[in-house]
Amino acid sequence: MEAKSEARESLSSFLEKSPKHQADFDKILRRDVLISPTEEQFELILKKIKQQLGEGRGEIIVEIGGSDEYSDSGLLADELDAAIATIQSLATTLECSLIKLRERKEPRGVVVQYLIRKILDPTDFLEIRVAVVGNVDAGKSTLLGVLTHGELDNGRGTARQKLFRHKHEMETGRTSSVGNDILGFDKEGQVVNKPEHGTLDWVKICEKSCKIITFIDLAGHEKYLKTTVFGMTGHAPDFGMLMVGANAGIIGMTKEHLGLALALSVPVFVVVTKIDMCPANVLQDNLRILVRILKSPGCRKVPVMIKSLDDVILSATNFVSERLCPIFQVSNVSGENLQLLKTFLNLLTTKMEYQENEPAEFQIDDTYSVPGVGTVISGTTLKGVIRLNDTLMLGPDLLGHFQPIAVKSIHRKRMVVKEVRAGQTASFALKKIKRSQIRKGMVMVSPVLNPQACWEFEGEILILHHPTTISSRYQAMVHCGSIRQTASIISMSKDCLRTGDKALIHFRFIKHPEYLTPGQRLVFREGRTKAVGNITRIITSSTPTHTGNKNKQNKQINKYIATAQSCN
Ligand SMILES: Nc1nc2c(ncn2[C@@H]2O[C@H](COP(=O)(O)OP(=O)(O)OP(=O)(O)O)[C@@H](O)[C@H]2O)c(=O)[nH]1
Repeated sequence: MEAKSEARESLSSFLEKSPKHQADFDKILRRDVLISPTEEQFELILKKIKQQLGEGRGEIIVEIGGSDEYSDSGLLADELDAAIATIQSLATTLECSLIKLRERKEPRGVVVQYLIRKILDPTDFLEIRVAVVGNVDAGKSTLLGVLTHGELDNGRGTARQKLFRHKHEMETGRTSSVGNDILGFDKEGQVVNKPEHGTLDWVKICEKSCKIITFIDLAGHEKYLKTTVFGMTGHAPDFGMLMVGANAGIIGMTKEHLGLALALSVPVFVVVTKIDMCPANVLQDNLRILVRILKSPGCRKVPVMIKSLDDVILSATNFVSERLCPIFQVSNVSGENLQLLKTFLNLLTTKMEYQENEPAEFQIDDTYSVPGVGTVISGTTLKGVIRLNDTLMLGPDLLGHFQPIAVKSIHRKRMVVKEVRAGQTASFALKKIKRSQIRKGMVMVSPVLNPQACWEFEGEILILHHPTTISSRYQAMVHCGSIRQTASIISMSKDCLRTGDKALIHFRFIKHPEYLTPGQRLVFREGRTKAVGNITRIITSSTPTHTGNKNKQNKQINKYIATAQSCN
């Protein structure tokens, strides 16, 4: 009880202190305007909603009936009918669906919140990527099984089994990306996943969905931390879902995963599972520790316990702020609070800004060799639009070269499409190229960018942790987008660096050049050493000064040339 009131207090005080991100908009939608707008007002509201829909990537939450003066807030019954008719008409004009989220009584009358969601072509859907992190045994596979297959668990792994069986089938599929599960929502916000004989048909889910949540499984054992870091940088998640077992609490990799999400500025929400089997005092103790960690100076989060639909809507609407951290307490066995989590997922909108009007950029995070199709690559479209038969520049290869390549077919979540836009993941079938010629970390970009590979770059780096001091010639793994390669420090703006230090560092890759762009986020890590930062400058003119094993590099390059020649 205490924890609940404390959480509520922190949410309301947080919302009061933070600038209301919809302030301007609320003024336009103030109490009276929607009741009988003039033509001019209608057009203005229409324009404003359209603009907000663009920023919210196709959906926004609006409130009608509110007023600056609390005592004057709320609509009377007939006013409400008129305002609903106006908002419905606005939604129809903009080809959007209108979903009522909640209604509340205010002194004068009723205030209602709606979700306005763009109705897309059956082959299109909004896409949100959620990275699932947390320690082993936190109930991650079970939760994903329950969410995506719609059946509760028995506490002994039945839901997890469904997911595994499905995954096994997925892995033999055409353009599967291992470790991904999808949850589709229709225009009414209802889950569309309907397993047939235990299997999910992704194409059907895509066709019926207005919005798809892709879960990227990254949780797990310490030995897979490299994969977790790769997933967090390479799969461009919009959000992180941190899983915590109610009885185990914050153990093992939980803090490490939370730290990684923080370092990469990925907003996090927490799901505490197994509340059905956890004694109340243990749950309270573990929640207290969780809240303490989230509020600590290292995290600076505002934890919010989600107990009602109101909490869900308030936190989803304000989740654009990285500081808010909603906490769900669920049971995969009894189903308690799972509906709140589903509603929250349905309302999530990304804060990332994707530029569709810029030249195309696609980062490759996996490659496949599909019988009858050939080489298939998967990844994320970071900028622009990529259409069928477009010719893009693929590279850099081990020599730093890019080659033109035509896109022969495009899949989104295994559905055949004609184009993909910034922010969307996709797979492409490529012609006349062997899988061995492509590696994770390569890109496909528009020829107008005239892409250049670089051996060296400069980054502004913050050392999160290092047991002693870092100096020049230190080597560690650089994770940047889907790039994962060891780089060594050539020079630094300080002589040596300790935990907490910030510096401008000049790096050089040790194996081959990569394609980087200024502003990209990077993680630099090795063992217990962790650093994060941004790329500030690309140094393209430099030729490599090999520091690694020269023979090995030459062998790799020769092998690459031989493969390339055998393909031509
Ligand atoms: N009683 C109860 N058991 C649960 C709940 N969630 C998961 N379990 C059980 O906990 C066990 C571990 O769950 P998993 O889903 O395998 O945990 P995980 O985090 O995916 O573990 P890894 O896949 O090894 O990383 C299974 O036997 C589940 O049946 C829950 O909410 N209540």
